[in-house]
Amino acid sequence: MIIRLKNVSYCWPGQQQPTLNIPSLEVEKGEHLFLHGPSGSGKTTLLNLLTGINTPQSGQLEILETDIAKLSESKRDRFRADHLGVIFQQFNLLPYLSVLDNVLLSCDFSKTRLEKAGNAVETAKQLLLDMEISGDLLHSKVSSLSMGQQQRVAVARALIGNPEVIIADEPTSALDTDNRDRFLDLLFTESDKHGSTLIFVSHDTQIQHRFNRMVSLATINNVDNASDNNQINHNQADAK
Ligand SMILES: Nc1ncnc2c1ncn2[C@@H]1O[C@H](COP(=O)(O)OP(=O)(O)OP(=O)(O)O)[C@@H](O)[C@H]1O
Repeated sequence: MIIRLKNVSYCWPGQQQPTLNIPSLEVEKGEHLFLHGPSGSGKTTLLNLLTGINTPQSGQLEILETDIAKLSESKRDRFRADHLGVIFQQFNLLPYLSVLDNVLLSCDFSKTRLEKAGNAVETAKQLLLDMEISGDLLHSKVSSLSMGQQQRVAVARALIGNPEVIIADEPTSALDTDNRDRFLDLLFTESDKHGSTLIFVSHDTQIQHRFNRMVSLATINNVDNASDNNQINHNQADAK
């Protein structure tokens, strides 16, 4: 099992109720998991726990058999750089760097990924080519690229050095249907090539059939998000 959560609870500072209370979630090696749920249900919060940006107040969260909450902050940063490829909602590319340098950043932060990438510059170029970013764009500032192109650069950066887990937060939200489908083809091909596990958060239920498994956060998360609705129903019942 690549990812294992047991009784994981997370409460944002200042909140009365936990945002997440997940009795169990397990993800196998090589799985492509589609994670969905209404806005505000805690998808990004869960990704923050998986990437070690935040740590749960209780429960166990293991990635690659490592309980990342037990690592010091610097070890957690290292673990993330070595083993996780993250595609953020806003890509988090460095606008003043070139396309190529943005992809190489993952190897600058991790010796493990630098070694796995082999000749990192050639690997980055090949990945960008696979992502249909043409050679003449390699040295352009990344901010001069279109949204769709930047999204694909962010994927190349996440994939270089074959991290075991790829985590993507709404990566297709800015793409039209054709670009979205092509983007998914490339992402699946590249992650399958290296047996990477993919956790993909999206609202777009039109693409869920392309994944091995679909998980609704509302179903696995044991918090009472519906309390406001219950209150309304209750009040309506009282009024009758
Ligand atoms: N930085 C924060 N500080 C305090 N509370 C937060 C913070 N980020 C999120 N929350 C709380 O966690 C809840 C879940 O937010 P989250 O962003 O995880 O939901 P989501 O399912 O990813 O939503 P969306 O689909 O709109 O991106 C929010 O309703 C909010 O109450």
